[in-house]
Amino acid sequence: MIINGKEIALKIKDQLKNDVETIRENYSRMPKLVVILIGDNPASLTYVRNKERGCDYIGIESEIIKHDSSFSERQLLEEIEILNNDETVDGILVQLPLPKHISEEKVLNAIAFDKDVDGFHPHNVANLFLGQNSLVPCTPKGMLVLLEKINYDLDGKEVVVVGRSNIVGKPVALLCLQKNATVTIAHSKTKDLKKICSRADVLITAIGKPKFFNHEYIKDDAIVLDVGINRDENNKLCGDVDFEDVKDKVKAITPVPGGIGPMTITMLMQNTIEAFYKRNGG
Ligand SMILES: Nc1nc2c(c(=O)[nH]1)N[C@@H](CN(C=O)c1ccc(C(=O)N[C@@H](CCC(=O)O)C(=O)O)cc1)CN2
Ligand SMILES: [Mg+2]
Repeated sequence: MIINGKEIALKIKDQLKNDVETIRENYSRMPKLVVILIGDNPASLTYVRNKERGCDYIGIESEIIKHDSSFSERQLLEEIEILNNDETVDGILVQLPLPKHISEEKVLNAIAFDKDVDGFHPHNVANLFLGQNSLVPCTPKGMLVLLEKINYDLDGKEVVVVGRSNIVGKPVALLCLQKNATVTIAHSKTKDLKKICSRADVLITAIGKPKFFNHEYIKDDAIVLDVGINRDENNKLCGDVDFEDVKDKVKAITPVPGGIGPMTITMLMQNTIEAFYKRNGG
């Protein structure tokens, strides 16, 4: 089975549209997301545009703030402070990656945790770690929702996550653990990766290497969630998994494009609505 993330994301967006309609009827203002983009990374520009489109579709107010790459760290921190104090703003997102002269850590720590719709602030990270209610990073959250939509129960399953980033690998591992999976986090220093991956009921790949994982890494009837977004030898988008080589072997797999990616944007919309309700006592 190919997991159609685009279609599932669209269905969820339609539900969120209804939620926003209810907000319109009951509140004096609408949820609002502010996205800050520094520099002109073409991929980031696309993602930010898609976030704006997602907001328009659902009925969330959005503001995209663009600065050229000379914008300083201090200016950015001041801008975030203003947005933190702006009562009409529910979600603040700084698009990553940032230019080298700006500290990602300082910037993410500066965002008010209750407006941190990316779930990257230490307060939200700690809550996720402790299994307490928090704003959860969008890509990991999207993966868990996809598993739910295909009625896959993680209880007692063996999950292998390849990649240990703060925005994907670590949080998705914690979410799977919360669902009673047995979780392994593998990474670039892991020995015998093939052997470890081959025992996974659910393999999550987030290493950014085009078509790295072929059938030798994958158990029959595994579920494969491919987070990689790469270009292949023909400059075509592809994941970390060699899709053609494994698709007949697996129980289910997310394609690239059209798998995890569209869920990331939809979960951002969901987090913005969640932040709105939390901030308005809903
Ligand atoms: N502040 C953040 N920065 C970044 C995040 C994030 O969650 N928060 N994640 C990524 C980029 N990202 C969203 O920001 C993102 C990446 C990819 C997709 C997506 O829909 N991809 C498509 C294919 C890509 C394409 O067409 O070019 C797909 O998989 O179908 C959405 C969002 C890093 N930065
Ligand atoms: Mg993400």
